Amino acid sequence: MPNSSSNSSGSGCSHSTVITRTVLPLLYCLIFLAGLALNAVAAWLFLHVPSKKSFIVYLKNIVVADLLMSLTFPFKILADSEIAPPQLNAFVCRYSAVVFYTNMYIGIAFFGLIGSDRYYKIVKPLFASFVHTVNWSKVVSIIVWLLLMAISFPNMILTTEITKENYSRKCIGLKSELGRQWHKASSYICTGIFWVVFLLLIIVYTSISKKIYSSYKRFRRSSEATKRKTNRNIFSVMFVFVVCFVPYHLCRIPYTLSQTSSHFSCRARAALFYAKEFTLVLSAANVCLDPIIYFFLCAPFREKLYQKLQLKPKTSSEAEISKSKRSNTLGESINIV
Ligand SMILES: Nc1ncnc2c1ncn2[C@@H]1O[C@H](COP(=O)(O)OP(=O)(O)O)[C@@H](O)[C@H]1O
Repeated sequence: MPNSSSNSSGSGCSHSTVITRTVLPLLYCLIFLAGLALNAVAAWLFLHVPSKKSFIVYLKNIVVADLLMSLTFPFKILADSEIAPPQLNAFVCRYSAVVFYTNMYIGIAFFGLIGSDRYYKIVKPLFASFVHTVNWSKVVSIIVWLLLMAISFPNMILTTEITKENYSRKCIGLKSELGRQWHKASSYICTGIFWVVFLLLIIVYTSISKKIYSSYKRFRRSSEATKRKTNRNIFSVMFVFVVCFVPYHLCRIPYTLSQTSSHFSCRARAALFYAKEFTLVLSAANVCLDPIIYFFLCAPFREKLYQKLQLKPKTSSEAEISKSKRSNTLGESINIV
């Protein structure tokens, strides 16, 4: 059980248990192996997919972010399982955890961009302008990386209170006063980014599915297979968001408050710590689910995979989608919503 002794800053309130030392590291091991393999394959396939459309540029950025995020897992595994010397905790707090969070929010931001790209292409095609050019999406991608790196970087450089006696498991104890303030601000900003993107995706995908249904009805081209595919594609993005990210973001603000305020008992701190650690595993599992989204949402990706596996798209609905993809934007939307 967690150690319940605590001082006002909570630094004496240790939460190291068999769960944090074995269960969580084991889960991260599984996610690391699966995530690295799936994303390495996805990256290799995307190398063969030309960046002809904005959403492909955005998907490629998500693959890079997921790969970088996966590479931070071994450090967390070694530090949490207490296999490595305690100095590794300081490295995790200062560098690898920050890289983890930065890439998580980069991925989230790109899902938001894909949603709005699809919205303007399908629901407001007359608005289509330079916003949809590949060059513009490359500029936006660079801005997203720079912006999130700017938010996160101070969390690295302000983790300055690392001493021999202070290889604390809790990262907040390794920060300067300004570092604590920045940690709080960056947590709030990133949580805000998540909820804005989540809300945006709900609005965008509701509009897209309405538009697709009404258009197919109007042109009498509706088929059960098409509706199923549209539902599945929208559902897969929202499913990933709800399962992977919503739980973590529900407890991030209270957890950050427990890190930075002295008004929490050790028990409350421990409860919020476990809630944050378990929900963070779900967020980490996102690196395994994203490749499934690429498969569902990106027809060129799927075609490349079939080609490499020397398989032919087997269902008639696949052929139907390919046909409609060539003929109109709505067809495209079925594949990539
Ligand atoms: N949204 C974020 N963006 C960038 N860095 C973050 C974010 N949230 C936390 N961090 C940084 O990641 C490290 C680990 O944070 P956290 O998980 O809150 O600590 P702990 O492991 O002690 O619970 C800290 O250096 C923190 O400042």
